[in-house]
This record gives sequence, C-alpha cells and structure tokens, in this order.
Amino acid sequence: MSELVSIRNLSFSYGSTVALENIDLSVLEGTTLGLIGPNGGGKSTLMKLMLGLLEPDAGEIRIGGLTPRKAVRRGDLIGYLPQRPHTPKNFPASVRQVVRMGLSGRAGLLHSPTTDDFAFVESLLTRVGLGDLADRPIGELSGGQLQRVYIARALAPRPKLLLLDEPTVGIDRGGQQRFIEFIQQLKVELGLTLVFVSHDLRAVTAIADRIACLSGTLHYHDVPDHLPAELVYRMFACDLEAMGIKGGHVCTHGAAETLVPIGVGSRVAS
Ligand SMILES: Nc1ncnc2c1ncn2[C@@H]1O[C@H](COP(=O)(O)OP(=O)(O)OP(=O)(O)O)[C@@H](O)[C@H]1O
Repeated sequence: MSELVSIRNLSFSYGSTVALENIDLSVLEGTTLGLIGPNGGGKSTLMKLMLGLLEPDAGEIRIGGLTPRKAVRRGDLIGYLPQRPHTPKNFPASVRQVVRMGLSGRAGLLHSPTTDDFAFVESLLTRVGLGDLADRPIGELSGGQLQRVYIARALAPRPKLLLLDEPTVGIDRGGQQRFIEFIQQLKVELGLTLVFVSHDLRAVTAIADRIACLSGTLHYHDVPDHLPAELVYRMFACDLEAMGIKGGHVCTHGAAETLVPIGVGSRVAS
C-alpha cells in the first residue's frame, strides 16, 4: 500500500498559541486514520492544514505527492465533510442538485461534467439511500438524511481521500452505529482512504485501522487495539474497558501533558 497522506515534522501556531508541534503522520491508501484528542488538541487545525486553509509554520504535508492547496485544486483528490454543514432554510435546491454541486471540482478539470459524472451522482444517490428523495428540496430533509446528502456531494468528484470532521455529532447511538457501517461500506465500494476526526472513541476504534492521538504533539499513532487505557483515561477521563472498547496495555507515562510524543509507527511503551 502506498502512502496517500504524508505529514512530516509539522508545526503550526496561532500567534503565540502553539497548536501543533513536530507532527509526523502517514495515511496509507485504502486505510482509515482516526484522529482523537482532547478539546484544543489540534485536530481541527490539522484538518485545516490538510485542506490548505492554513499554511504550516514548519514541516510539510503531501497528499498524493502534492501540497494540500494543489491537491484541493485538482478537485478529485480530497473530499471533505464539515462538522455541521450549513444549509440555509428554504435553500432552493433538490437533493440531486446539491450532490451535483460536488462535481464542480471535477468539472474544473474537465471543463464541464460528463454524462459519466452525472451517472456517478445517480449511483451515489442510491448508495447513500437517497434515490427516492433525489427530487426533494433539501430543506425538507432530516438531519441524518442531510448528512448523507453532504457525504454524497463530497464524494461526487470521486476523491481518493475523504476527511470527516466529527460526523457522528448529534446523532443518537443507533444512528451512529448505522453511520459507521454505512461509511465502512462506502469506503470498500469506492476504494476510499478516510481521515476521521471524532470525540467518539467507540466510533473511532470501530472504524479506524490506525489511531492518532493529538494533544499539541502526537501521543499515539498505531492500531486501535494497542491504544493505552491509561492514555485514554488521562486525556478523556473515560475508561476503555467500561466503554466496552478493547484497549491496549497500561501506559506508564505520567499525566497527558507530560506524555512523551511518539514517532510514526511506534506507540507509547508499556
Ligand atoms: N483561530 C484561532 N486563533 C487562535 N487560536 C486558535 C484558533 N483556532 C484554534 N486555536 C487554538 O489552537 C489550539 C488547537 O485548537 P483546535 O481547534 O485545532 O483543537 P481541536 O482538537 O480541534 O479542539 P476541539 O476538539 O475542541 O474541536 C487550541 O489551543 C485553540 O485554542
């Protein structure tokens, strides 16, 4: 598997507030990276850097070998599902029209969407379970249905990488489970690579091949099964076992703030 996202020695500050320091991360093609961390840990900042909305102070990010800005401009590399997509009430567009808007990135490459692109949108509408609602004004949809519209829109240009920012916020437990199954299925069907930011440890550990834990620096980058229970307890004040999550060994480091940041492929020692 080749590396689709490569982050090397990345640092970023907002003025005097250091948000990210010396981050090394990689995401292999066809895998899912779950990004976790406490509030203010730098997850959103990393997303913004990956989308080219912020520029690193030091280090670099490459997506498919390109800088994030170039990767976004290419149109068919990165899809993004924002945390709470804004839908103006009475927005005068149908579900199909909103999903087709996602083709504009790809159209930038090809000048105008092809019949093939439109056919792909139709197949996406079916895949996300909105085939019967394609002509419905989006103002009439439920929150869960709207979320599917925006996933389909993000996938319309056929990106290799889909960035999901807290996609299960505001969804009930059953809905979260269905969403996880749904996104896993889409990933397999479309051959996607996913980066999934979430506070929902259950969702992240269920979906991710690897977990990255950020709190200014990188505290963990490895498979979910080795996630140290102690690290989770200190960072999130919650108990892996009580949550029914299969966690790893107990971490012997001190408080989260004093944990030693780790490098790519390694994990906090037991
Ligand atoms: N626009 C901004 N200006 C100044 N500081 C900022 C700005 N955005 C974020 N920060 C700071 O950068 C740090 C990282 O914030 P970031 O939003 O990336 O964390 P996060 O992990 O996404 O948090 P949360 O889980 O609460 O969404 C925090 O200290 C935050 O206060």
